[in-house]
Amino acid sequence: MDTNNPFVALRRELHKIPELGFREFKTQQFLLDYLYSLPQDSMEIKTWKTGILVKISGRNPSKMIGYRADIDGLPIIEETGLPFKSVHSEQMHACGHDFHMSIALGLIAKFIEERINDDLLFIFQPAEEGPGGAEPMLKSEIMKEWKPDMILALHIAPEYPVGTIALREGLLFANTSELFIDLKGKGGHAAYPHNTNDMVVVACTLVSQLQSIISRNIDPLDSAVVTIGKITGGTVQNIIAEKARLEGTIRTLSPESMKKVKSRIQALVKGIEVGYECEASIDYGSMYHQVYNETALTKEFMEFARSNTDINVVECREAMTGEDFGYMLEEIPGFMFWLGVDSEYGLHHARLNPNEAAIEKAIELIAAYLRYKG
Ligand SMILES: CC(=O)N[C@@H](CCC[C@H](N)C(=O)O)C(=O)O
Repeated sequence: MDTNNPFVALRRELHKIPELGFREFKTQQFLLDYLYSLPQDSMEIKTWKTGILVKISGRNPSKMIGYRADIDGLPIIEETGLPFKSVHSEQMHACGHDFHMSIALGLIAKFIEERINDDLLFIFQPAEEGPGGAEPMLKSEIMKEWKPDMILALHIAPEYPVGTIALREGLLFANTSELFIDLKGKGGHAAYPHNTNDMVVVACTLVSQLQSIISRNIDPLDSAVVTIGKITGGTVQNIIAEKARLEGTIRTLSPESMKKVKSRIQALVKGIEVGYECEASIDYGSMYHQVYNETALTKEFMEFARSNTDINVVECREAMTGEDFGYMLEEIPGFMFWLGVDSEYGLHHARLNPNEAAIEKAIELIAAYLRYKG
């Protein structure tokens, strides 16, 4: 890889300092340091919590075009062994937000030199992985003043080769809701189970029951997912657990199915309380609106990329991933697309290693489109 490419170098620096949602302090400072090192004549910079908004004034603007990059990392211990691996032992850019940011920096550097007619707004958004930065950022005073007329964003896609993008009109990403279930019963001595209500047994039973929602309550043609990613409970091997906690996420292709899944979870949890004489509480954490690509702009972008660039444009299926960029697309016409980065390991994996050649490809593609649109 061309390590002389300044945006690859910036990506590597950002990769070293992943931070969780709304705690992206070093990331924000790193981005600001770079942004303030650029000529300032056409650029205005504002911060919002740990995020940043950068407006580049056009020569003769009739609209403002937005590009959004998310900036947070994940609580994953990196296992890539890369020389520029995370210096934060328990956090990693395992969802490509380091790519998303460096691509935005590349576009900013380009368009402060080569100004187009329209205004450009670059949004460095915190907390995409949770609890969600897009919705409150959109409601902020800054974004009331600087509200783009159209907006785009990308997400890295390990399964596609470099030089390929994938998208579709309409639904691209699912509706999501986090899921936290706390169980409380009666603990005790491991040798006297009859005197207790074992929350480890209850948690295991509930995890199995939750799987029946997808197989028996949701129309097979209307996909949904319930994933429990974490179970905690108990203290040591010979004490029956008084408490257990399930942490997971729900994904559905329609808002109606989300309601259905939640009502079934509530019923099953109630059944568990009665059946196992314990207390249970459900917290849905943060929820993300589906990512819905506006038809005309998506079509136009796909046609543009096919006719004017060497990018391979794939019309893909919808995915069960979630993205709070969906809130921005609910209010501002635009689209999101997958950017091929060809990694053997997928998103949210400790060995995700996207091909950095995709950074320059993305900068060239988006720059060409912004020149055409603006
Ligand atoms: C693109 C991507 O991987 N996004 C995340 C968004 C997570 C939202 C929330 N924390 C949840 O788990 O529901 C994803 O996991 O799809």
